[in-house]
Amino acid sequence: MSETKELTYAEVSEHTSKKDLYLVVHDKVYNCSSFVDEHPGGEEVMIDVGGQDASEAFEDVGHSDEAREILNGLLIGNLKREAGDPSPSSSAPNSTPGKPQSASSAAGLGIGVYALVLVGAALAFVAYQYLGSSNGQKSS
Ligand code: HEM
Repeated sequence: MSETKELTYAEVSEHTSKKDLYLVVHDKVYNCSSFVDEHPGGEEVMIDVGGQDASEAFEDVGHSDEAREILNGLLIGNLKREAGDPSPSSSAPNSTPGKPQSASSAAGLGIGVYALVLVGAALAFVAYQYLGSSNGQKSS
């Protein structure tokens, strides 16, 4: 990597035009002026987030690895956060939808026990009915 500049949010926010377009993605500053015309998603969406933190917009689209490589090529420096700057967006790169773990086995056991109790109760009820009716038959 060549030299990495430190830019404040105030400096980045001055570059919002199509010919002079900076974006912040995950605390890194990218000069997108040369790419904005070629952007498959259109220039409008990029200009909309020009001079701002575009991390969330960028991740929400689910950009490919190729898009991330292009992004790397546009890097001009790191963002220097100062008090009062907008907080960094929280969406993580490459986040995979995770499955809830171990909850299903616990739930399975819970339902199993529940079913067992129900079956036991049903058997007891049938037995009670059967005994009741056979007693009745005997006595009459
Ligand atoms: C410098 C930053 C960006 C780069 C290098 C970039 C690059 C790309 C690339 C290469 C694609 C093609 C699909 C893919 O490979 O994922 C794409 C699609 C797209 N991008 Fe970006 N993008 C950037 C920023 C943004 C931003 C900030 C938005 C805002 C919402 C955005 C919205 C989209 C959309 C909606 C598509 C889908 C287009 C379609 O499939 O019709 N991009 N981008």
